[in-house]
Amino acid sequence: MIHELGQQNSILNQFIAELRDVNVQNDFMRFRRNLERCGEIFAYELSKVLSYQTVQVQTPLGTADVSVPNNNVVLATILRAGLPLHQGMLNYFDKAQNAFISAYRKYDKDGTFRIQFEYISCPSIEGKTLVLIDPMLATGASMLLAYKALLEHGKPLHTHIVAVIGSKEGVNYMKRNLSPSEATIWVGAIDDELTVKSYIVPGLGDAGDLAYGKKD
Ligand SMILES: O=P(O)(O)OC[C@H]1O[C@H](OP(=O)(O)OP(=O)(O)O)[C@H](O)[C@@H]1O
Ligand SMILES: O=c1cc[nH]c(=O)[nH]1
Ligand SMILES: [Mg+2]
Repeated sequence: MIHELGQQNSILNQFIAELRDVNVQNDFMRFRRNLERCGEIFAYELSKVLSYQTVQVQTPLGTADVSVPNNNVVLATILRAGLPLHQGMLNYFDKAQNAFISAYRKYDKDGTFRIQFEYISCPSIEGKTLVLIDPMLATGASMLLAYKALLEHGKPLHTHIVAVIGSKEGVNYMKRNLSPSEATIWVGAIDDELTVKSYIVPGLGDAGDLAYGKKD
């Protein structure tokens, strides 16, 4: 199952437009805040498919029956670029547990790269709702590697993959490797192409560098 949220008109598309725009994206603080705002919208949309229970809330004047989500949510993020998007989702899923994965593209001299995995900090995800967050789904290699590392910490009830921009290739890669009963994919937009260096076109450039500055 895949939800491409940008297909519907909403304010999300304004935030994605600003993330992509070369005349706006150089403002680091705005870039991070726009990722965070996207995270808030993804959290709101995703909340609609969680399971709910009715609770009674005591007000000063009586008792209200309110239907609230009752899932145990674990928000998992791939460093670095995932951090602002993660924070946006955590603003709404404020009771969620959190996992962090260090995985980045390590380039060789010939321009080829492999995904370097170094660190994971993760609670048990057994029977929980896992949300795996990264703004960019290019080849899908980082996302799948992170997902496999997370599975060492239990079998989730269901996994939600969240990316602001996916490529066709990356989305298809995830679909090939994860069944619909296992995972739901949420993306803001799906772009057609990858460059020879596997950057998404038109994409937005390097999300980690735009959020936190260029690496050495
Ligand atoms: O789908 P893939 O082909 O694996 O590419 C996507 C990955 O690339 C980016 O991270 P990057 O390696 O640039 O690390 P950074 O966030 O530290 O910049 C992005 O945030 C994803 O994690
Ligand atoms: O287009 C891309 C691909 C990978 N990582 C990014 O930050 N951007
Ligand atoms: Mg990067």
